[in-house]
Amino acid sequence: MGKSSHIVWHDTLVTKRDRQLRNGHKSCVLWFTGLSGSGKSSLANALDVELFHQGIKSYVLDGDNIRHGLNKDLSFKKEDRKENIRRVGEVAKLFVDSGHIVSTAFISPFYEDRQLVRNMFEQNEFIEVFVDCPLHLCEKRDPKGLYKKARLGEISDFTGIDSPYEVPINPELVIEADKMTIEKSVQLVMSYLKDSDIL
Ligand SMILES: Nc1ncnc2c1ncn2[C@@H]1O[C@H](COP(=O)(O)OS(=O)(=O)O)[C@@H](OP(=O)(O)O)[C@H]1O
Ligand SMILES: Nc1ncnc2c1ncn2[C@@H]1O[C@H](COP(=O)(O)OP(=O)(O)O)[C@@H](O)[C@H]1O
Repeated sequence: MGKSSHIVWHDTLVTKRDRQLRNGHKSCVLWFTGLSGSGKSSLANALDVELFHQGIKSYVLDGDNIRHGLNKDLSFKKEDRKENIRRVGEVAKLFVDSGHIVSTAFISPFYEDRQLVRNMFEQNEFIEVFVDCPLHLCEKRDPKGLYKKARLGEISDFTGIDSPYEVPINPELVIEADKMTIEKSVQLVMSYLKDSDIL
């Protein structure tokens, strides 16, 4: 018998739909994925500011921050990245249930892990946003000096250096982060949210 075989699911009395109706917008997860330094956090946070100013319920879950708390027991080995993404998926699902537009900024380099999260959500609730920025530019930006350390062999399993990044196959949105300003990228995501009737 599984560990959860004696645990019974409780439906909430206030439903996700009730919350969405009161908020005047739907809820969803914007799943930003891309190399370290590609611009995930900057874009997720700039979008959060825009949504906040428009009175929309939004929140950001950021890789660096979550790894300080909830996921501080996890490394960057493949299996730990999988668990990192699974947990973040579950947390994002709670935010979507609570009526929020939640933006997640995790490298989430493995296709299979992203699919696992996609499958936790209803159709149209999971919006994969590929923040596409070439490795050489991410490495040039290197805001935390981590690429330099990875090249020197001081950090192992670093994405793009000695750990793979699997490019999304059919993402809902691609942001060409080497060609576009953050402001323009925010506009693109906002247009997507309006066109898909989330806002
Ligand atoms: N080995 C290795 N590989 C990649 N990244 C590393 C590594 N070690 C530390 N860091 C820093 O951790 C941030 C990525 O954490 P994530 O939780 O987003 O990674 S993952 O989704 O589990 O792959 C990443 O932050 P971002 O630059 O915001 O992506 C790095 O600052
Ligand atoms: N569209 C962009 N154009 C130019 N620079 C950017 C853009 N997006 C992010 N940056 C810069 O790139 C660096 C990495 O951005 P960050 O959001 O921290 O990436 P990530 O969260 O993917 O690691 C930061 O110094 C940021 O100011």
